[in-house]
Amino acid sequence: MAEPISRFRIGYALAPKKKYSFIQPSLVDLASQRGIDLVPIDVDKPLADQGPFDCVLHKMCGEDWKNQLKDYAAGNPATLVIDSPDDIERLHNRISMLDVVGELELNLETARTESFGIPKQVVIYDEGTLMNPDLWTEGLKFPVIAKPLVADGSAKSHKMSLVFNREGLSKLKPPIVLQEFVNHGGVIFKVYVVGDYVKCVKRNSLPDVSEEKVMSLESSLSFSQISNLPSHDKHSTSNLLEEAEMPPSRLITDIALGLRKATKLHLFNFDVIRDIRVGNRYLVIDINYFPGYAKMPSYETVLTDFFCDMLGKKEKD
Ligand SMILES: O=P(O)(O)O[C@@H]1[C@@H](OP(=O)(O)O)[C@H](OP(=O)(O)O)[C@H](O)[C@H](OP(=O)(O)O)[C@H]1OP(=O)(O)O
Ligand SMILES: Nc1ncnc2c1ncn2[C@@H]1O[C@H](COP(=O)(O)OP(=O)(O)O)[C@@H](O)[C@H]1O
Ligand SMILES: [Mg+2]
Ligand SMILES: [Mg+2]
Repeated sequence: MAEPISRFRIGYALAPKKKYSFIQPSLVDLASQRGIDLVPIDVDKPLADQGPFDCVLHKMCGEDWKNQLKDYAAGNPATLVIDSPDDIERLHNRISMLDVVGELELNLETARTESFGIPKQVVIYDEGTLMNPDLWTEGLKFPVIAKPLVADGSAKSHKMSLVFNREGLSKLKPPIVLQEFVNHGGVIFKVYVVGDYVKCVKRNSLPDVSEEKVMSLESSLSFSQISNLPSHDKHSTSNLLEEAEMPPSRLITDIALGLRKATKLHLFNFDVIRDIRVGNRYLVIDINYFPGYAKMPSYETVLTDFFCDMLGKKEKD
């Protein structure tokens, strides 16, 4: 095949685990065939000394990286940075992350048959408040999920607890978000967004919690990254997964494109559950920047199309 006339360089700054999962030879090869070289950025060296890049992809934390990227963008206005660190930061706090869902509006057709929102939740900053539920329980009933307020990608930020009663609160370490646990049939829907491309897949989740369980002696249960565990570790919920009906694609696309616009982000996914008490009510529970795209079907094609699209638009501008 003839070489494309001009080649583009996309620099990527990713943690080693992310680099390993995302930068697969299949992605590098496909991008290369379409005139794009994926070039690693060495985060231990000044960004200003690297490049030139037509585009920068990144999932790195910290003020130093943020400042380097800002300086680089100022010095290289033709370089496209996907996405802005300030916009990404909104997803690093489990309250501001979901606030954005409240800003969305459904189109009339979808709103007639389904509704969406977020579970009831409250943020607790200190142990005094936590141990005095009269201050915060208004409208929030057990069981609740306790999530670290910060969602910065650390192992700690994924450590959750399912709390069945007041006694279970004592083990929690604020700052946390207490969120109503909503029975949802043991299945979550993960919606991957890549620019204007939207793909929804099913994943295993926590099983429903019965009234008896809430009354039982156990006060809490800890867990972490449940949707990434193999099925046999989750009380054999695999049948639930196969049988679960997908949410209406129109609704999912509406929410995805609404979030795209409201967050200004191009690369993210969000987790959705279906409230079994209502049936046609969907709740967004988590939004993640630059998720594990390699788990998405045909991720190489989807991402390469996205790169070409972004670089094409940039050239035009
Ligand atoms: O590692 P993976 O492929 O499971 O991807 C993780 C995501 O899994 P998912 O694609 O939603 O199944 C994961 O999504 P969840 O939080 O598990 O819903 C996060 O996006 C995670 O990033 P971080 O630790 O929050 O910075 C992602 O981790 P990193 O790859 O960014 O470390
Ligand atoms: N409000 C909720 N009701 C029921 N299950 C939930 C709720 N929030 C989270 N979960 C379950 O806990 C898992 C982890 O919560 P999530 O907010 O997605 O954190 P993480 O950022 O670690 O993925 C979800 O994938 C889902 O299985
Ligand atoms: Mg999640
Ligand atoms: Mg998350």
